[in-house]
Amino acid sequence: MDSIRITGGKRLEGKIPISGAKNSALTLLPCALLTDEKLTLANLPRLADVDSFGHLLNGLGVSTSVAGVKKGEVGRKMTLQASEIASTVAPYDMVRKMRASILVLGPMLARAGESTVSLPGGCAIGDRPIDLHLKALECMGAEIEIAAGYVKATAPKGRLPGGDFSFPVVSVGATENALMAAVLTTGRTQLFNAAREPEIVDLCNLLVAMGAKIEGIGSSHLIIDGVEGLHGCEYEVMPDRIEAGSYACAAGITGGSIELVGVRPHEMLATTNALAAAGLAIEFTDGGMKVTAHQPLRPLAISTAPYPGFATDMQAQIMAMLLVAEGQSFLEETIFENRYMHVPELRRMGADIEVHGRSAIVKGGNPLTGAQVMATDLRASMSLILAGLAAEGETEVLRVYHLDRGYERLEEKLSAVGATIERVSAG
Ligand SMILES: CC(=O)N[C@H]1[C@@H](OP(=O)(O)OP(=O)(O)OC[C@H]2O[C@@H](n3ccc(=O)[nH]c3=O)[C@H](O)[C@@H]2O)O[C@H](CO)[C@@H](O)[C@@H]1O
Ligand SMILES: C=C(OP(=O)(O)O)C(=O)O
Repeated sequence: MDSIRITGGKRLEGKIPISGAKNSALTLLPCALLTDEKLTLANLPRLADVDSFGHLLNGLGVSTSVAGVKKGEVGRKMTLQASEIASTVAPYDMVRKMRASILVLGPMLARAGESTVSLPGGCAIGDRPIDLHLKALECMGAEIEIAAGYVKATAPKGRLPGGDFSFPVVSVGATENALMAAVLTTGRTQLFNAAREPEIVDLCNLLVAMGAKIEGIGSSHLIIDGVEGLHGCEYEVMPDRIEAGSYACAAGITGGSIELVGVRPHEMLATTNALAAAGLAIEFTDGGMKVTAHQPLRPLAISTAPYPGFATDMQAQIMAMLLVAEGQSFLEETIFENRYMHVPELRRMGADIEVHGRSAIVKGGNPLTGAQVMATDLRASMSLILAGLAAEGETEVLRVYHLDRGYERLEEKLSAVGATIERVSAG
């Protein structure tokens, strides 16, 4: 297995191009199932999860082709076409590799009248049930059966009638599945307390470009009037606000200055507010946003929350950055019950962090020293990369496949701003 080796202590300075958003790509790709026409997605990030999603869709009968990227263009352009749905089953082998596979449930049900998807189960950051995905589909008229580790959803009359659902807890994935099922119903669906993440807005914008009727985009009350059919289109994936926030933390932890090119600052205000409160200077530029750190940083008190709150996907990275703040920071993780798996590894690098249930106290200022470390999930891995950038000596981050799920060309982007970082191939 590959690892990443970093020699810490370099101040980072320069520009980092921000890739297309993983979490947007993973909900735009299954939209190909909603039409027999061609869907072309531009600015797709080169990530393991995007490749896995392509393979999952291929197994369902969707053809995919990737166009060569022209000079100066970033991201990939993929054309997908589901002329027919060849299989309505998403097998365990695909779903276990990538939880987001559950996002084929709603669109496949809408298009084919049935959909069978392996239950994803828990993962390193928590239990992650899918009860709300299923309840929302049931309220729209689906019949749900669970057997042998699979969930089967059926539209008894071929197409769902639609219906209203109020989410008791904000869920990004359940909102996405419900939206993708609702656009082809015979009636009206209203979703209350829907997730408002920018990736949901991106999904709505794509669906509207394909001919869907959605009102309330960007709010927690979505009204969807089903249409007879959707058509193909070309659409560009939004920039990755979590990747951008992660590199902003790299500027913070190294006392550096990085311009995040292509980012949309208004989609990551909770992050930029936190960075500014920690003492980083934020400057909006023609290309995106420049963050400059003047150490020592100030400590913070942050609680994760659904959008527009502080993203849980930024918690591990901001924690790493706060290791160089002067004083105690308080973090509270309200979304996932087990999202502090990076803490024991950060401690092995000299960090002083206490965890009490869902809260963590980060005592900044302890010198960090390089070590061999291993993480169990994507953002935890990034927090170790960040700590490695600031640590004295060499850090080796193992299990790079987690990072490859969500950070495109990580070593290349960090080297370009002055980091000493390399991928060590296991051969
Ligand atoms: C591919 C993708 O976009 N992943 C993101 C998505 O994950 P994902 O869509 O899985 O996360 P959710 O928003 O659904 O989860 C939020 C909370 O709701 C709970 N819940 C969710 C569904 C359900 O049926 N029942 C239930 O109880 C979860 O356990 C969690 O506590 O949003 C998360 C929260 O912003 C991010 O961390 C992930 O990066
Ligand atoms: C938790 C994440 O992703 P996923 O939902 O794909 O596991 C993440 O992007 O931090």
